[in-house]
Amino acid sequence: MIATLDDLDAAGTVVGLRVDINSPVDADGRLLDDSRIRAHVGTISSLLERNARVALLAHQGRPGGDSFTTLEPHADRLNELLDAPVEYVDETHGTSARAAIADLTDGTCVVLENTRFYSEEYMEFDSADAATTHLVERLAPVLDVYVNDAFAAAHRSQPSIVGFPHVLPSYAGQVMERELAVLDDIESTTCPRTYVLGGAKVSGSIDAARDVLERDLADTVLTAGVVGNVFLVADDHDVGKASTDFIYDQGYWDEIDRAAALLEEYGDRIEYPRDVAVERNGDRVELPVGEMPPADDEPAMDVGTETLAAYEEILEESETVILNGPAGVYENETFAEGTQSLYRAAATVETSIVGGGDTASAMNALGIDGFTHVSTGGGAALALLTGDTLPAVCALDNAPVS
Ligand SMILES: Nc1ncnc2c1ncn2[C@@H]1O[C@H](COP(=O)(O)OP(=O)(O)O)[C@@H](O)[C@H]1O
Ligand SMILES: O=C(OP(=O)(O)O)[C@H](O)COP(=O)(O)O
Repeated sequence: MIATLDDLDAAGTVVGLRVDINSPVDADGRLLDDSRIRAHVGTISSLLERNARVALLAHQGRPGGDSFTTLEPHADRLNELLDAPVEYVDETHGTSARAAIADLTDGTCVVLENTRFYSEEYMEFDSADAATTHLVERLAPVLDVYVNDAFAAAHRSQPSIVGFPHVLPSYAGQVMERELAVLDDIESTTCPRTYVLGGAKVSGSIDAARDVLERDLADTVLTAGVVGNVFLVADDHDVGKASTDFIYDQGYWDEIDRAAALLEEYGDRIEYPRDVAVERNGDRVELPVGEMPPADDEPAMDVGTETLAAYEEILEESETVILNGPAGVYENETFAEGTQSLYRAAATVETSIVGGGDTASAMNALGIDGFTHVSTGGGAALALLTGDTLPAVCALDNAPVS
């Protein structure tokens, strides 16, 4: 049984609070979307209003990636959103980070630097080994308790997720609690149940597709985005050199065979695009599957109108939809059409559960709302829906009680 904030006597307590505020940023590190930051305001405010002293731990991007950057803008945004002072320190567990934590007074908060600036944080450990990493060994002594609200990173066995619960009394935050309550109970939702798997996390989506088809959770799986392109290739359609190279470059070549195996077993319950929108001289040009391949320099950036009509018809008949990932490169207005139409159709379904960092950004950018539950996590939500036990949950479950 996981302890929650209701079980915590917060006043005067130094709380290490892990959040997931990993956000889209521009080339200068400026925030493009603050939904994940806003999602944690409830948990942070609840702790500060109860006079806790909060040290915020979070990651941003992946080492080597474009969005691998400082959390200073995130701290600035939190400072605007909260009714309490928020400090930022450019260290995660060094002398100045620990000093900043020691300087906290009741009802104040400090944002520590990106945990992934420190290499051990990007490795996977079991809880006991994670507790021996530098981050946990240096920070745990200056913390009284640990709270994990980072549902979106709950599928990672990284030190800031699984290490602290090994040594500190630990609690789930409000986001974590809410997400687990909704996503752990998919089986109680009404059928027909449709899963829409788009975006670019092909391996996770194929794992999820297999699981929900095997367990009869999904009546239909609709694929779009890069996932849809992989299913097209798996059924021997030539999506053109640009998209094929992209699949190869992302390391998803083996996923084609896995998608083909799924089509072999469950082809009658899986839909893949009937047409794609390619980029031709900066314009959107739709190509039905029968007219493929596109030219070598024409990537398939979105699903086409015929696909959308077919998918919308299936969604109209659905009682529940679970959706992860955009249908195309929604960041480019010309290719946002598929995502916009698909999300609009999903929002009209009786129970609609959507998840993912980019999914939430796309919803905000395209002005679509009305979903039953918007999860902060993409990979974490898929892992949970795939029947996995999330490492974060396991660690909280086994944490010492105060
Ligand atoms: N056809 C496509 N080609 C290339 N990238 C795509 C395509 N469709 C979607 N994407 C990209 O997928 C990314 C989002 O995928 P993902 O990270 O899986 O979503 P989420 O964060 O919601 O789980 C976006 O950056 C989007 O541009
Ligand atoms: O954005 C995240 O996941 P998501 O894209 O699956 O929603 C989380 O912050 C986890 O990040 P990671 O997938 O780099 O470990």
